[in-house]
Amino acid sequence: MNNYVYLSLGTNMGEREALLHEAVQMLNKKTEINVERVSSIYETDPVGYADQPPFLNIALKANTSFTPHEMLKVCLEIENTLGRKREIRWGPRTIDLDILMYNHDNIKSDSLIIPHPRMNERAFVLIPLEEIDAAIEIPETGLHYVQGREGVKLWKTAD
Ligand SMILES: Nc1nc2nc(S)n(CCO)c2c(=O)[nH]1
Repeated sequence: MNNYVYLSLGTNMGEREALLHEAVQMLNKKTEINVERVSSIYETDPVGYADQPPFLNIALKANTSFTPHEMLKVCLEIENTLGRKREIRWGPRTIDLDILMYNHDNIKSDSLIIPHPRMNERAFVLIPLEEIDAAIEIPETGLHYVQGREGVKLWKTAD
């Protein structure tokens, strides 16, 4: 499995912590995915559509033999299995798995854009990511540190 992938997971409905754990387990159960690092859990103010409950967010790093599009398919499967209902596009969701980066690849297809196009402006993504890989370079910015930290607070430290 000589590829690495960074994911951001978020949830603001139901048993939020249990959903995050379940999603990580489902990723790890795939023989083609080996989860290497999982961040602490952060409670974060909703971004995009403010009138909804706070999220719990984590970031994780995994090694995988899946292609980026196969990773996307697995993320969508897990979202569906854990009951994601896409009522309001930016509204509450049981679980959301976003692919942030895949190796140093740049991908622009109608179903997948990597690096994730909005990750640079999302403290709820960058702070967990920085925790699991302090040296990571944030795409497009060349920065190795997160500027704004507002709206993100540690909720439970990583095991
Ligand atoms: N804090 C926070 N705000 C969000 N807005 C959207 S959409 N999402 C779903 C991820 O794209 C989130 C999220 O995971 N956390």
